[in-house]
Amino acid sequence: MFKIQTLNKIDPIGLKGFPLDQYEIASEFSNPDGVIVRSMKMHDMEFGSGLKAIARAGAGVNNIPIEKCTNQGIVVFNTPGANAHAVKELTIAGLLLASRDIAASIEWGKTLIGKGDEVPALIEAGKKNFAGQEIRGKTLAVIGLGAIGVLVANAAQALGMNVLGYDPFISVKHAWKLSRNVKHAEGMESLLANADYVTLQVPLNNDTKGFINKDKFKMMKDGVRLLNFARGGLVNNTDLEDAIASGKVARYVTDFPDEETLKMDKVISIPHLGASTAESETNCAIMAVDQIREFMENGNIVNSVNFPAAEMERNGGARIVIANKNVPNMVSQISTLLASEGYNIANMLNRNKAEIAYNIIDVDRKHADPILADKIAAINGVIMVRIIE
Ligand SMILES: NC(=O)C1=CN([C@@H]2O[C@H](COP(=O)(O)OP(=O)(O)OC[C@H]3O[C@@H](n4cnc5c(N)ncnc54)[C@H](O)[C@@H]3O)[C@@H](O)[C@H]2O)C=CC1
Ligand SMILES: O=C(O)C(=O)COP(=O)(O)O
Repeated sequence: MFKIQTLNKIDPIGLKGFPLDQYEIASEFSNPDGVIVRSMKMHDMEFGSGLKAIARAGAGVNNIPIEKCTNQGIVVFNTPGANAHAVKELTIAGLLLASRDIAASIEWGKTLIGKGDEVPALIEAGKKNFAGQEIRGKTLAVIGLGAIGVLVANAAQALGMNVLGYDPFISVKHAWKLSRNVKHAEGMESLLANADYVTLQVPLNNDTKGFINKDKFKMMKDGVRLLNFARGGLVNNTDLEDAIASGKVARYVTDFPDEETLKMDKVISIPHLGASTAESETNCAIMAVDQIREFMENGNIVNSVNFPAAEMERNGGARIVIANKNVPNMVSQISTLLASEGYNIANMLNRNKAEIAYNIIDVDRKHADPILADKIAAINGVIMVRIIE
């Protein structure tokens, strides 16, 4: 029985993908085999010795201590693209919220409660205070052209915006999906100098923390509208406050409010609703469950952020999966040991990603002795071993 711990509320339709004769699902376990999580911060958690995989039902993995997981042989998955449409739609709503003073005008409307028959006239008299601008014909800079950025760029273009895209690491898959009307920005300076709106669709990591800071604000037009549906930490709050005070930033729409931004003028705050749609929650949960199952039952790895992709058909025999440091001579040590223990390799796959290598080895026997796993684990550089029958 595999024990799967859910750390956030995970969509029940997705969780139904776990056959109950093989999996036990609960929000509390002392030493689970797998974890499914959304945004809960896991950095201070201790991981039990049985933990094999963490699946983030969503895109961003900044709530998971990736390096610690890699060192402990724990495979971390995410579900790329599964919630991208939901975030695209809310980002488009953000463009309109940044343009038409919708949030403040709704709040003002509520102040008229009790004015009786005067309300319609007061509405007509007061609306001049909330006039806005159209997005059509304006220029939008999209920073990050991944699953979400591409959808936002294409949708904004379809709404009549001029769209500039920036992503030095764009994947071929996403480049194919990008509308040919989206212009490629050569660099940050020309991107920001020409944009009326800037939207962030990049992950938060060591390279992007505080990415939007005073230097970037200097490059932007006066009165720019900044959208952040990616992560709060991408923007330096002190520099943002100054940029708002000077009129450089006319509106900041964020899905990630914090104590500081909540107090700022011209900030429109949404409580991290980007992926909170029934469709996205189901998509993410189904994908996370499929990926965890494939790993638990077959050792195959699809959509991991810290391990290489590795998939091999089963041959009906026992399978041994091994993670090791990506250093020379590991495969030969492992295969020598297998031979000396009398195991014949029927099929084998070896993949690596940065510091880690992953092997799937099928032997031509139905069963492998658990002692074998201990012997492989004793090889210097081996991080994780599992026998799957
Ligand atoms: N508001 C919400 O509820 C949600 C927010 N997100 C956030 O949006 C981010 C992006 O999500 P996806 O598009 O699904 O991920 P993705 O991995 O498909 O795309 C991210 C893109 O950013 C690019 N990138 C990375 N560093 C960059 C840099 N320094 N400059 C320009 N581009 C850079 C990558 O090359 C990649 O193409 C997530 O990491 C997450 O933080 C994602 C889903 C929901
Ligand atoms: O997928 C992401 O990166 C998100 O930010 C969505 O977060 P959530 O699953 O809604 O807590």
